[in-house]
Amino acid sequence: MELRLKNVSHAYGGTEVLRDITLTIPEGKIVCIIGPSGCGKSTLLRMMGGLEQPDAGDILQVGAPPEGCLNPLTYVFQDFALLPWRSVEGNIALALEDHRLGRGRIREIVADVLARTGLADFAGALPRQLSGGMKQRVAIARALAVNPAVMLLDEPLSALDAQTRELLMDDLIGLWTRAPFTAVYVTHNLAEAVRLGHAIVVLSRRPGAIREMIEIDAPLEARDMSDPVLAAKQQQLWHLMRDEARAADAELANV
Ligand SMILES: Nc1ncnc2c1ncn2[C@@H]1O[C@H](COP(=O)(O)OP(=O)(O)OP(=O)(O)O)[C@@H](O)[C@H]1O
Repeated sequence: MELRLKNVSHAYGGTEVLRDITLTIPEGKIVCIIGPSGCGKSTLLRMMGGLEQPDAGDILQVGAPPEGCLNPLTYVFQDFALLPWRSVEGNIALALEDHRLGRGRIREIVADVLARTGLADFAGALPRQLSGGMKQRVAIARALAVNPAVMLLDEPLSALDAQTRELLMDDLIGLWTRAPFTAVYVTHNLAEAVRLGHAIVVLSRRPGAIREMIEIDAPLEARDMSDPVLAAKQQQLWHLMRDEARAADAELANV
């Protein structure tokens, strides 16, 4: 299934937040969205997930969701959003409990995503016993458990330290390489965008409009940050972002 956004615009009260966004999220690809603070990235993601309706334009789900999909659009948030009183497997099972699956099937799915995310030894642990990186692995496992058509990730690595971010990026690349999923990945971090994105959408400062869309052909698993081509893409993104970020910074400072 792919997502197609056609001329999406939105305002909160008198504040125009998104302007005329036309964009396709192709099946089996990761599309990163970057842009200055407050330009509407999270708003756009909420609209793609159907949590909010845009004032104007359409968001279409085209094609069938993957076989066994229990929830076509699933989020992964920066703050993990785990229930503290439920174990790792309990948190993952929660996403499955509304779907009339037998207990055996739930156990099977949970075991599968625990294995895929390297969490099998932590099934009985509580969130407070886990590092930030492990908590986010649980949130990713929970998202994968429903076999979504499109995974919507809102700055999923922002709360983590630099080394853990690297490890989680490796994990995401490994997961995608073994079983390609479709994702929209909002980030402030240009290195993450260049590492994970098949396409990178650069939004202008608010109201967020598409300033540029950059495609990166190198296969995810072959991307090495010392690669001059990737470094050049990152530099190109920074040039696009710099003026917008400066202006956005000045606007926020004046509020
Ligand atoms: N529910 C809401 N009601 C009113 N204004 C909102 C609402 N949600 C977001 N906004 C405003 O819309 C603008 C865009 O917010 P959004 O969170 O989408 O931006 P963002 O690009 O994700 O920001 P950041 O990079 O700082 O996370 C901001 O000015 C924000 O204050």
